[in-house]
Amino acid sequence: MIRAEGVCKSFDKKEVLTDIDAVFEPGKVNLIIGKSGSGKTVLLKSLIGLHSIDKGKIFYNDRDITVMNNKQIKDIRKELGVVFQGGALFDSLSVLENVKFPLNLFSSMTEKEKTERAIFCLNRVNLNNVENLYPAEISGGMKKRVAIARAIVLQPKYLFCDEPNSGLDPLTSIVIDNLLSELTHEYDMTTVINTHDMNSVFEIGEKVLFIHEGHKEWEGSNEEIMYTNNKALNEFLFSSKLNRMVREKLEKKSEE
Ligand SMILES: Nc1ncnc2c1ncn2[C@@H]1O[C@H](COP(=O)(O)OP(=O)(O)OP(=O)(O)O)[C@@H](O)[C@H]1O
Repeated sequence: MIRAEGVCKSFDKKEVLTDIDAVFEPGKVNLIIGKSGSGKTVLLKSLIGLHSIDKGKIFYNDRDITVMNNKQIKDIRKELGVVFQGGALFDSLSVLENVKFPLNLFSSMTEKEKTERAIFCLNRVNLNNVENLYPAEISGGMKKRVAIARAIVLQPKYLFCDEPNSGLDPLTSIVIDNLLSELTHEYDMTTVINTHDMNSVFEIGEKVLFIHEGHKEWEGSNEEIMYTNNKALNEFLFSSKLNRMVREKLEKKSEE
């Protein structure tokens, strides 16, 4: 379990996160949602220790990463898999070398073992025979899968994804969402995903945290979200005509 307590973060005296308390549940897909600029990426980066926070605590079970030294942070990083916004693959490395990268940094495996593990992870995300290609030679959806394969290569306990669906068509987005959900349950990871994709909320959001203007406005499950009375959340969720229609249909059904 990951627990944020009273997390505050400012840049140049502008507060971007205000007093965030949140629990990210083990073995579940936890989503952080909110408008562009609401603070989702800053929160995610704070959770993984890429931003130092001004106030508050961040616990991984009983370990507070805000008081850790560099060596302790490095140790905990071995337990984290991260899919950065856009995938962040190394363009000059092949798909195989990209996936092997964390193994080179953190494992004592032989070259043969690293290659086998990387190919196993590529196959797990349904990528076969692409290991010798370069990122420029594969599609956006495939790049996301390579980034996911790289994130799981060290068998992490915690998986973080920043906008994994950005730039993907709706069908490919659903495939990526389902893959992340399957991996979460298969490997019993605590998964935290930043998104403003409403499909993801309804498809895979077991726990949802809504950030509004830097503070926690709402949290709950994706079933509860359909019936929320929270004004800011409603404006965010049901800004599209399609989502409003779905909600109206569901309301009618529950009245029948
Ligand atoms: N390194 C930084 N220096 C200064 N300000 C920053 C920095 N990183 C983020 N911010 C500011 O923090 C606020 C929240 O940004 P953040 O990237 O977390 O938003 P977001 O919710 O992830 O948005 P999006 O959905 O568009 O990615 C924004 O006002 C942004 O300009």
